[in-house]
Amino acid sequence: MNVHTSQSAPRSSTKKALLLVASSTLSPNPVHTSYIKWSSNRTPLTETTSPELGGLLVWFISFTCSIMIVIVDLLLMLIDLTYSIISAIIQTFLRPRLKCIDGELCLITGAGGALGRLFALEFAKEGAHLVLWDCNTAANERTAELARELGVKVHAYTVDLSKRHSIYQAADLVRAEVGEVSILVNNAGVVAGRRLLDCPDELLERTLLVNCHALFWMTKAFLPQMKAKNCGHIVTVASALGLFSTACVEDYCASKYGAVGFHESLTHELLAENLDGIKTTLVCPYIVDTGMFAGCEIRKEIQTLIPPLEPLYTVQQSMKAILGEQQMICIPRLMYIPFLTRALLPWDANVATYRFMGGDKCMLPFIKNVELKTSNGLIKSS
Ligand SMILES: NC(=O)C1=CN([C@@H]2O[C@H](COP(=O)(O)OP(=O)(O)OC[C@H]3O[C@@H](n4cnc5c(N)ncnc54)[C@H](OP(=O)(O)O)[C@@H]3O)[C@@H](O)[C@H]2O)C=CC1
Ligand SMILES: CC1=C(/C=C/C(C)=C/C=C/C(C)=C/C=O)C(C)(C)CCC1
Repeated sequence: MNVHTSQSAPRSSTKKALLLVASSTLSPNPVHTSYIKWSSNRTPLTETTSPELGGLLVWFISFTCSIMIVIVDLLLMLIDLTYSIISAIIQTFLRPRLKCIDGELCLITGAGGALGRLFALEFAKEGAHLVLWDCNTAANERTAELARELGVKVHAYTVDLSKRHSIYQAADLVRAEVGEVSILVNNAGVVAGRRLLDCPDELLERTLLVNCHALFWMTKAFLPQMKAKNCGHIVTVASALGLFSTACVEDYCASKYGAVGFHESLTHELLAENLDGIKTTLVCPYIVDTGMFAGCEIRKEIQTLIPPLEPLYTVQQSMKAILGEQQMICIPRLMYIPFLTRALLPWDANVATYRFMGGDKCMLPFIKNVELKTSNGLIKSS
């Protein structure tokens, strides 16, 4: 990202300079009056040549200039593009330089959950002070206790991320009681775990509110302070199911595709505003063994090749990406393949690979699991 920004600055200034020359001296566009000024100090073209010929000459020079600008811009873009690809390849094999976050204030949502707790402990190990948000007070407090044992300051808040006012209220409280958040980890997530037609509307809505809408409110609450200092980091924990989809998790896929789109648009906005001190990282893991998708499985033989991820491994890989200021990470890297084939192959070809790998019905045992737990009263029906 850094590389891109530093490369694009000279490119745009070259373009601006060339454009200025072209428009101020040569442009036949009546809006650009500078050509008239230029010609009034010299012998006007129209005095020595016929008006038609003069106009044609001006048009020709202006056209040639525009073409030259496009060619120069294209070459500069190709240099940018090649540089980005080469540096991405090099970074894949080399250990990236990790930033120091000692003493920074990091807010983690869903901190009472499996990945949220591990994120909290990893950030604490790096010396970051923590603000932990979760709707599950007991689980959140437990994470806070564990993190305090690592010697950092921890503040735990009970927040319902499905409610906008709950987010804004808690954000005001954090600013007043703790200070300015410089790292935001949007980790909390839910899934309905029911077939669309069997699922209460509120449960479907909740997935969108927690996994997607909350990202708007969290960013609106904490980005202004980051912008004021041009410094900060926003992490979006999305999912591989935000890059490609499967059956029977419509709510989850819609929310995670939304999260991916949100992250990308926000990243473009920060770059467009030259706020390159604010970093963003998108985390897209495959199934993680946390219980959230208990039962979800693909074809046995393929499952041995791509087993569910260990929660600690998932968080450690994510931390490397965050501290290395990487813009996106798929865990494992193999997940880039279905992401690419989704876009490149015809729909039916994707369906065939899904069927072969058991990706088409992988959620059915998970949904059965949720049904069983619901009927046994282990989880609430809505
Ligand atoms: N597990 C997996 O296979 C994968 C998970 N992910 C993503 O990783 C993230 C973490 O997942 P994981 O740790 O497995 O999930 P968990 O269910 O273990 O943790 C999620 C946490 O978020 C809390 N939470 C749920 N709803 C709200 C709410 N409205 N307000 C505040 N907190 C809430 C949960 O509380 P409570 O326990 O009370 O519900 C829980 O503590 C999620 O975004 C998930 O989508 C991505 C890829 C794979
Ligand atoms: C669809 C599909 C696959 C299975 C993906 C699965 C099972 C993803 C589960 C992700 C989860 C649970 C994410 C949670 O956030 C394969 C076999 C990789 C490749 C073929 C297409």
